[in-house]
Amino acid sequence: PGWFSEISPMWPGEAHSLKVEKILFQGKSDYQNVMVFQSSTYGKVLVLDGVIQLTERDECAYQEMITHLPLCSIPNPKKVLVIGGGDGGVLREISRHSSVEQIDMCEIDKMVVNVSKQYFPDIAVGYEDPRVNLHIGDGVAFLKAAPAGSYDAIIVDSSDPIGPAQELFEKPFFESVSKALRPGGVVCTQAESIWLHMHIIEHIMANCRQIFKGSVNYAWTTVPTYPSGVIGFMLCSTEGPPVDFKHPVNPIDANDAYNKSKGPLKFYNSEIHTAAFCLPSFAKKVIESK
Ligand SMILES: NCCCN[C@H]1CC[C@H](NCCCN)CC1
Repeated sequence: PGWFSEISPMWPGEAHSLKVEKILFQGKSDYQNVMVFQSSTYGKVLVLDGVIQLTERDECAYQEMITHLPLCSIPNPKKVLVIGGGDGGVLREISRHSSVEQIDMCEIDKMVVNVSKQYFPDIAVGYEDPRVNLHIGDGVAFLKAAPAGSYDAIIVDSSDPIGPAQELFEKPFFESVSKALRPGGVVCTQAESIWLHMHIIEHIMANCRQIFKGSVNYAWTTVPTYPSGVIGFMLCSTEGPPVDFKHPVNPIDANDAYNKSKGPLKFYNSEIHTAAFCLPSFAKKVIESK
């Protein structure tokens, strides 16, 4: 009864609101406030420190794009690491790739994992995959400890720079990601909104161009319940076999057996993969010059 408004200093002067039917969970973990509510028109909603993380209605756009943009860009992903992503949605999407043999995940907040399993079973289904190894801890420390060249792909499914995920947007973290990737390995990170955060994106691009000697690209998608209705991704590859992010070499077949167990892809396809890298001029000017 009433409305939830997503008010934050990260997007001053604006706030997306959702009509609330019922609050289902409220708690405080060691890291953040955790809330789940039933909305009137977007299904259940997960909120961390007052920021919408996902809704049942549109999470497919974010989870499918952040996962398949990197994994469909390399021929045979085997070892994948997820930093963050405690809701399990990225795991659900990775498990559609039959070439993958090992999925490591490092999520700092156990409460997010437990709450997702309880209230979002169709998202937390990702945890049921036997290839998943869950580590509860700080992704920065996990990557520092990872042997060089451990992974074909790393997905950084983080919240925003204000809060526990702050370090995941800084240079030392990107350096540890680069070291943990094999030559020609790929990383995909949550990279904010071109409408709200061009300066953050500019700063991340500059850092990534210094660190990742393969290619550095920015892609974006539409997520109605994120502020400004869009969210972006930084896609980088390390020096080695060249990666052409804009043309998927490893297309995902929406009909193969793996996909049936996870339900169909609702958002991602090879055309939208390529289109995701097309940018409006104001963003292109900044991103492609950095
Ligand atoms: N697996 C879903 C995790 C969601 N990650 C983030 C949650 C916060 C959201 N703020 C958007 C801020 C404006 N760009 C970005 C995605």
